Amino acid sequence: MANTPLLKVDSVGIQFGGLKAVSGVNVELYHGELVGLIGPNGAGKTTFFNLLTGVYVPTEGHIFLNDEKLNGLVPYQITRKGISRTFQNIRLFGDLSVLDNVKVAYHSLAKHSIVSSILRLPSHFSGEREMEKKAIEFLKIFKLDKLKDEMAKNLPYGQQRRLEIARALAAHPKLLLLDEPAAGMNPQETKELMELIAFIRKEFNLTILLIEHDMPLVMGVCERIYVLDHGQLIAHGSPEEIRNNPKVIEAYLGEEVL
Ligand SMILES: Nc1ncnc2c1ncn2[C@@H]1O[C@H](COP(=O)(O)OP(=O)(O)OP(=O)(O)O)[C@@H](O)[C@H]1O
Repeated sequence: MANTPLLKVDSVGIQFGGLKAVSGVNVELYHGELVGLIGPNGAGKTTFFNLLTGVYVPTEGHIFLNDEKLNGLVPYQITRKGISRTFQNIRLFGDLSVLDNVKVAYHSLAKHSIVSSILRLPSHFSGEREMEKKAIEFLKIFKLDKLKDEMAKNLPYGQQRRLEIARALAAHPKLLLLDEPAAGMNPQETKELMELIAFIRKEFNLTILLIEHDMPLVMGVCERIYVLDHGQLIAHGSPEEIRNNPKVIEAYLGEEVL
């Protein structure tokens, strides 16, 4: 573990009217970690992802990626800095092909200019070819290459979830935020997804923050876990520490998830 965190979240919060959806949250993620973010419904997990990705601007605190402050940057700028995400409710371009969904992510990083694209200069075509090649390589990893011409909306649910991760990865993130990636999957699909997440973490040298309601899954794959409740961090530690933490047990009282 390196000494400088990849992501440093310093007393971050956001208020919507009278509601403090996230408040005074401190999180540090180090290169290569796979970390869980858990908490009961409405705890503020997705709002926290929205703060990290520039969807919301924090009303308190600071966010740093590799010591660079992210507050005030808009989502596409944050993607370029190295944070990609998936969504709790899958957000693909349903009427685009599987391949185009991944290529869209490459376009956000494309080096060839708008001028070269409008004028159809050679650099535009070589850029497009290169993008297509890379996009297909990604699809292979996710076993989606044979479906590259299929419309995204026609894929079964589990494959749509995998495609969303492939698209997030295509933006070359340093930090990947996964919002309930296994939601709606059957146990076999979930197992395969977790193996895939472990694989891409190594292969692409990623740091991953994972929101997940499936406790055995989070406890099984994450090295460390942060717990949010009513917008505040109530605990963080190893899966074992979290499982036995009285505050966490109380927050989940009656849910029999731990
Ligand atoms: N744009 C917004 N305006 C007002 N309130 C909001 C907004 N976004 C989120 N909230 C509120 O913030 C709180 C936290 O919601 P959030 O979706 O982050 O929780 P969560 O932990 O992701 O929940 P779940 O596990 O159910 O997805 C909720 O009370 C929610 O209604």
